[in-house]
Amino acid sequence: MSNIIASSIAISCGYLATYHTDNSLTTFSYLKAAALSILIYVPIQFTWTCFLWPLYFSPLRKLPQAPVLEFMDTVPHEYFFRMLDIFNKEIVILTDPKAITQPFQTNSYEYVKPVNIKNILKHLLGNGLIVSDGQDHKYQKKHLAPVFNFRAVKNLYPLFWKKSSEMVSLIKAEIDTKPNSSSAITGIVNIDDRSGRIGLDIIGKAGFGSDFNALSNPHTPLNTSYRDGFTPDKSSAIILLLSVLTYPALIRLLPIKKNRQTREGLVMVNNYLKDLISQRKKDMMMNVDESDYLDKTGHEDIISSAMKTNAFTTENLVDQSKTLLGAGHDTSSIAITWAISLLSQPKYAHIQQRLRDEVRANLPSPSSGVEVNAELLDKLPYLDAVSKESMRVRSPVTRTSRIPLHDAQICGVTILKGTTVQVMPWALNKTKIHWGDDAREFNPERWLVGENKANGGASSSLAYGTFGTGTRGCIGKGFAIGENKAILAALIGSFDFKPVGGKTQDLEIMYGLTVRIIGGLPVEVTAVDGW
Ligand code: HEM
Repeated sequence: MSNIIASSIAISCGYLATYHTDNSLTTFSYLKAAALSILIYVPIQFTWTCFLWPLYFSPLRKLPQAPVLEFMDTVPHEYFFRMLDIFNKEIVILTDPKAITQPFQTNSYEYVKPVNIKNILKHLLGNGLIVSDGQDHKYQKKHLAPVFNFRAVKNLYPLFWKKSSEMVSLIKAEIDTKPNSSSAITGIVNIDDRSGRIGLDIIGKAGFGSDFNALSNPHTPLNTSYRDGFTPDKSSAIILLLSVLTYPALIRLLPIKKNRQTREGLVMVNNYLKDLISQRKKDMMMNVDESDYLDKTGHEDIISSAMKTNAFTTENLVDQSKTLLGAGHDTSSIAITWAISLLSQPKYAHIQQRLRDEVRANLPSPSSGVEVNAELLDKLPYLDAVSKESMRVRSPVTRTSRIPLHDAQICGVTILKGTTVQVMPWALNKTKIHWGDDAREFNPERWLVGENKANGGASSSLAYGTFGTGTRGCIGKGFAIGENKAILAALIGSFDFKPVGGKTQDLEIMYGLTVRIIGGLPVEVTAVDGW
């Protein structure tokens, strides 16, 4: 509505001013009037959106308000509070399970993702599960959910272990610069780089049956283009901010190196996936009589299983593959980086040691070549607790946003159509009200003892926002947990991790759609013998 009023005022003023100054109305006068209207519209709309609406007119202005996340624990509130984001954009932060239920579970299809975020993601990932809405999303989820079922995910565990073992031997070779020396083998490794590479290999192989070989060969054109184009860096944060505030299509045109890299990465990945999927589809059609074609050919990946349902076109399978890459690569890799950043801190050395003891007592060493399956990996309680706890205190995803399509009621408060409501896992997972006084501490024990240990001590599972919830919650949650546990077990069983120089460094953090450490995470790695 404000747009219509502001444009009406601007157009009237623009045309009246032109009418009074120009004696005869020519094409030039009309162009001048249009330009004047735009010049008048921008400040009116800006003043209304950034000042008048949030400060004087919004019905939500009386809600408790917090300028930064730290205030989640200190501002008294019930269910939610209001935050004024950049340019005073009003955001309702949901902090209570009752409030989260409505937009994310009960009425989830009455809410959509913010249009600019959706446009950014659509450009990168196509119209896959993350981007689609309404009936389209229902259809996609219905046909993809069985592909991610319990059994299918458990079957992927040996792959997770195989790749983790490869990562261990690469790191060993890298730090072993003095093979004949009797002293412990130690070196400095940027774990963020290695976790990015294993993340890509695992999602490529499990997602669409194609090994990127990023661990062993990071410099192939496909790996370089993908990682340069899609791994967020400082300029991605600025591009994201400008895109959210203005028009993503316009920002993509800016002559910035990251824009060029993303364009190149996108072309490379699109062509690669199109060829891969078309070829596999053609092959399948030619063997149409063989109902067990996928089993016979050994294609057990997610996209091949989705292909088997006949529910998706080739184009949509390409989009789903890009979605798996986008959703499953960065998040999983960041989770490993953050887990190592926590475990390597001297104050958590006892947690690292206890985890190592459990892993070594129950699993074969990666160098033995013995397969590790779900049955083996899932029976280690401390590993499970460390994995959940690291993804609680360092949730890879910062925020999940929704916008109601119509005026909505959440816990008795009217949320006007178009208002952004958000769950911020990065903060929600650490609120004292849900997690107790040690909410910000890394304490895996909370998942092992106490009445609500299944929820890490929280009274509701919704206090753990890491994987979202409801119809649009993470379809890859089981996959991500299995992958996380396999990599952590192989790494911690094999190496001791310490901060470089022995002292925990201050980290420079970048908050985009995910939370990354700028410059990665160099750590001191020492091979631990005897496994
Ligand atoms: C630690 C790793 C991961 C984290 C923290 C994570 C987190 C999330 C979150 C918070 C959402 C919900 C977003 C929203 O509500 O707007 C989500 C959705 C999604 N995730 Fe994950 N994810 C992870 C790994 C994965 C993996 C490995 C895959 C695929 C193999 C995956 C595929 C997806 C997809 C397709 C969606 C969209 C679901 C829908 O809209 O129906 N994720 N993820």
